[in-house]
Amino acid sequence: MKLCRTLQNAVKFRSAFDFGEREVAHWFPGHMAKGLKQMKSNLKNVDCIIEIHDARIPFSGRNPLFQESLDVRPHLLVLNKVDLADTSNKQSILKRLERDGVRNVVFTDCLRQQDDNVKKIVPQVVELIENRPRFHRGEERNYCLMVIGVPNVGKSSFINALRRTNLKKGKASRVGAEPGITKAVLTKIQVCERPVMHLLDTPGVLPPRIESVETGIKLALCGTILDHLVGEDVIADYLLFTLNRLERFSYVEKYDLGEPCDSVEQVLKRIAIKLGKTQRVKAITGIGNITITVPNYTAAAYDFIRAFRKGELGKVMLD
Ligand SMILES: Nc1nc2c(ncn2[C@@H]2O[C@H](COP(=O)(O)OP(=O)(O)OP(=O)(O)O)[C@@H](O)[C@H]2O)c(=O)[nH]1
Repeated sequence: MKLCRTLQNAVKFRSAFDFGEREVAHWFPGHMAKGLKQMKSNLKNVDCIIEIHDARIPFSGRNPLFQESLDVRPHLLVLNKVDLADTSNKQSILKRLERDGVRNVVFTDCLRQQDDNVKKIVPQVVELIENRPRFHRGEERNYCLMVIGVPNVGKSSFINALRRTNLKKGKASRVGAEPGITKAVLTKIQVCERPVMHLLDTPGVLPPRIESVETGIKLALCGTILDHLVGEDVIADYLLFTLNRLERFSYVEKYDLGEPCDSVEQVLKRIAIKLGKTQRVKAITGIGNITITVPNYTAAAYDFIRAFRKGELGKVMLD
């Protein structure tokens, strides 16, 4: 990495990303409005809202429509996938969230067998509920929580982690690598025996309007929007731009690039060659037809993005 740092001085990186004329409107599937409606109609039975979001984007892409429900119930923000996030600036993240009115925040890694922060969730939630009036649920001794969040942030994994930790039970919620796995109506799942605590699992709901194209691409990079809706090429390019901006140069070594590079075409070409993701195509030339081997850029982009999502390109903070 030292070598990369020295070489990096010689490479001129882009100072800003060109988003072009991109439109985010069509990145958001229609079934999401229905999900939100269902959630609202179930709110009266809920004592606390647990909002899960990706720790790599603590400020971007949270659904402002959730705010409405958050006002009337205690709220805990779970920043999940902390194993993929650079949280060296945790204090400033917490301060900024507090300025935005978010006071209760927990960082989790729900894939870890034993995550200390997951263990603290039940006591923390009980305290939050006990410190607020429960209105019409004053007599109710059981607790009911609603888990909300944009797609693919780990809502189902969170529920499974709570069950594993508190009930020593296995999976109740389906987990998927693609956004939009939880599409069914709200499911009530027990996560604790003492006190009796249930969770309502909800489908991931994206904001109806996104503040900027950049936020949309960050959400896509985190796997929240289906890749093909945004385009693997632009996600890969934004990823490269981000890795260079953050000086995360492990991609150089991983793909034998020799030095950091700001051209996504060059990087993808290298990845395609290294991983054998090439295609043979016929070309018509002045001297007859020949077959040439060309890089499969889309397959290479997909690999680059997947490596990032698995944490193979280092921990990052996208906000
Ligand atoms: N690295 C890492 N991956 C996680 C973590 N939690 C969940 N995942 C992965 O993220 C992906 C999505 O997880 P889910 O639990 O299905 O997410 P969801 O929010 O229920 O998804 P939807 O049903 O689409 O709304 C899966 O591939 C999980 O394995 C985590 O803490 N760390």
